[in-house]
Amino acid sequence: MSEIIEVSNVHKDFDGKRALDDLSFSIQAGETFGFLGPSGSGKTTTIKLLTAQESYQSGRIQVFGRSVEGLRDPKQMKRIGVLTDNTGLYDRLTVEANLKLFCKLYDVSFKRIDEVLNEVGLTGEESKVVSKLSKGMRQRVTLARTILHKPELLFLDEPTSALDPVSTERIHRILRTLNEEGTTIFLTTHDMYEAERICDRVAFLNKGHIQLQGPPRELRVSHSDASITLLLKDGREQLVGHDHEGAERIREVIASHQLASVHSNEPTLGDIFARVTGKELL
Ligand SMILES: Nc1ncnc2c1ncn2[C@@H]1O[C@H](COP(=O)(O)OP(=O)(O)OP(=O)(O)O)[C@@H](O)[C@H]1O
Repeated sequence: MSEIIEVSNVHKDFDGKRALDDLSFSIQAGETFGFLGPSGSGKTTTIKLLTAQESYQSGRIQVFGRSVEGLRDPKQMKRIGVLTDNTGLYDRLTVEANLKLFCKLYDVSFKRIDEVLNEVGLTGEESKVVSKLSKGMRQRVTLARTILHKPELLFLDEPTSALDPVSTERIHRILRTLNEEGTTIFLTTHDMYEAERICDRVAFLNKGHIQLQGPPRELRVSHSDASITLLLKDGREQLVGHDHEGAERIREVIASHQLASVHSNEPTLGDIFARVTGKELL
């Protein structure tokens, strides 16, 4: 796999105040990479830097194998899609009229509209006025607008923030499909469940600095205390280790028909974040 984003030792200050501190990470083509951090940790600033909307004091950012400033070239810009909390939609226009405007902007055929509405599960909703849509539907229209020109690389700033669970699940399904079809995705979130579900790798951002990064599963295993909780039918709990003694105890409990359930004590990403940074993700 080739590197599509490469960030090395980047520092960013706003009015002398450090927003990003020695940021280094890379993203391979085809990955879904999650940036997790609490409010004010620097997630949006990172997206702005990676999409050439903000400059930085020192370090190096490469996107598509060349300096990030190259994205200011409209041809290169068409290779990316950016979804932020500014939807860019015109409330008083219909879904179709909105998408037609963006087709013109990106020089995309109107034929793409049916296709993209199907991708985001909004077929048949094209004549609805945007202001009358639910929050979840509006976010799917925003996503349709973002992928209209089939970008290779998507930047999503908290794509499911403030959405209900059904809408969140819909967006996750769309993102998984886009990723399976080859789109590389960089997303920010403070929802560790979202990160676990859809990200191949995550980075924990705290006060502008990455404190830990890796695949969610690997992070959970490496931060596990290697214990298992056995819940017994009489309501008692027993803690056993991942060793011969633990295996023997599990065998005994099963043989004596006392076992109600077995629970792995692997921490969640939220637990690990709290342990590493001393902070909650929200
Ligand atoms: N244009 C700006 N001028 C001055 N300071 C800024 C500017 N943009 C961001 N900052 C500061 O940089 C830091 C990081 O902000 P950023 O918006 O990147 O955080 P975030 O993780 O995206 O937060 P949230 O989850 O609330 O959106 C904050 O201290 C913020 O106040």
